[in-house]
Amino acid sequence: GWDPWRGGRRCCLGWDFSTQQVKVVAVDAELNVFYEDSVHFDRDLLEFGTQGGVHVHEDGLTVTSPVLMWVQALDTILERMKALGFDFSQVLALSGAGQQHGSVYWKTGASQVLTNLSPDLLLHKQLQACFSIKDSPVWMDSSTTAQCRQLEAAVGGAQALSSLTGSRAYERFTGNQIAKIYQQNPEAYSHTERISLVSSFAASLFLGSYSPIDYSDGSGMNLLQIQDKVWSQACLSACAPHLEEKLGSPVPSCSVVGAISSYYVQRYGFPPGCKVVAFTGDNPASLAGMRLEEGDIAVSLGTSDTLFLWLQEPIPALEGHIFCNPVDPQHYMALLCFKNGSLMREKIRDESASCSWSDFSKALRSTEMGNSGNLGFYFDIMEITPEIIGRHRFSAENLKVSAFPGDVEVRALIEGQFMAKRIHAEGLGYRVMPKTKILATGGASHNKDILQVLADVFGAPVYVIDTANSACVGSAYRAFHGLAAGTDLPFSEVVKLAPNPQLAATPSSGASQVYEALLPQYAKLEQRILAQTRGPPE
Ligand SMILES: O=C(CO)[C@@H](O)[C@H](O)CF
Repeated sequence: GWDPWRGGRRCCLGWDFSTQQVKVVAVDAELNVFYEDSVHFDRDLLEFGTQGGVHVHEDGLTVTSPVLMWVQALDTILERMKALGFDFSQVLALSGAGQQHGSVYWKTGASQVLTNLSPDLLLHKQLQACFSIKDSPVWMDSSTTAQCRQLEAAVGGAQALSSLTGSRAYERFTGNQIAKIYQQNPEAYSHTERISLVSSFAASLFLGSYSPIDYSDGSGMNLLQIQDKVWSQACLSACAPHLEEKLGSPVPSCSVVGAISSYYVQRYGFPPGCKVVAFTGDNPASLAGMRLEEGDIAVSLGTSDTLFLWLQEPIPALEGHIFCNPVDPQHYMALLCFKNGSLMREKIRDESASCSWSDFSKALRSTEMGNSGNLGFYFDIMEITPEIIGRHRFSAENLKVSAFPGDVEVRALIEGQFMAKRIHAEGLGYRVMPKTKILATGGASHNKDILQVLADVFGAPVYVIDTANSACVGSAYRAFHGLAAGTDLPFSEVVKLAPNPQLAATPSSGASQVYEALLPQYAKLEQRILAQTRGPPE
């Protein structure tokens, strides 16, 4: 018989059903990634005609992806792995991630097909008629503003909805997408027996039955009460009728939702005991892949800058998103997005550092922490955290100035971007702790002088981490954690053998004194700009 602890390279698989591709990694018991593969929708599944994995509709607001493209991508990867001789018999467990907020609509009767898959046929050949909505709404959609206002009104306003579900209403959040489908396509809605997220849809394919939605990805729907971990009846009924029965009950993210479907045992040679651990959102899975712990913060420095926070006591607000934590059921995580990220850094590099990153770095090295009290706000596109546009500079005496010398401008930009991150993170309940690590990733994380400012502003060491596969790797880690289900082994223990991130910068001496004084100053000026640009409170 199959002995899970003898024989070849026993492993766990981590899947990521993301916007542009389906990706898989195989991780062995020493937590080394020894196999990875991906199928790109635009390149490998041309017949669907997607761009960036999606279809942007004529209205410029509606954005969808064909659900059967996701199914066919899975077929393609599994067939390729089989052809390469991947030894599926060594897979002890698998888990995965999906782009957040997207939704899949299973047509009445689909469960019979899902539970009776023939191992002689590809999945997409058998699931052709299983979806009442062929084009799934995805996170890039912004066509549900009306539904967002209706939902907020139904529960007592934006802050009330945020306190309940962790976020104010956002167009991409699934409850608003379901409301739009119920309102505009009631026929399809009435022929829908189950609604999945992309994550639980992918898990359902492996399970051969409907997988429940996990607490963490479920927190991205404007439907789940994140404290009690139950659906909010007020939100459900505000979106569509009979919704709870179509969603099923949510489960803890570390749950083993069942054993792999016999389809995979017979067609690919997976062991019958292979466990399926609940799939979750790509960002929660990335937090797991980065092995974020209490007090840590992950900063993804890209086109827009994204903060991943670990929160014990969240303070839901009108900005950012609070989700149930994917690896610790008692805690939470938060996402905070700053749209003026690398585009702003490149603009100031071009204007004030002769288009050169080395001059940019020189400017940072030639100016002091605190920039002699000069503070700047640089938002060439409308910022969302907070909602400010334009450039605003202030001297040490709090007087508005129209320009800074080149090197002062460079430091004002970087200090301002990182002080804003700390202030808004603390607004959501984040606190720097003695054991805090900052994990930096993305383009700007290759610049040590930029990371030095990050370390100084937060008063914590900065490590660099490669997050290219973090959602997949995090999913494989969560699969290992699922194998230890029932042992109460914490996730951090299960993954302690994983490779460590590399230390890149530690706080300069005197940093905390400088920024403890400057942070409140920066916060006050931000409020002053908001008051001016937003106009007097109504
Ligand atoms: O909308 C988002 C998070 O709220 C995106 O990061 C998607 O999860 C990307 F797939």
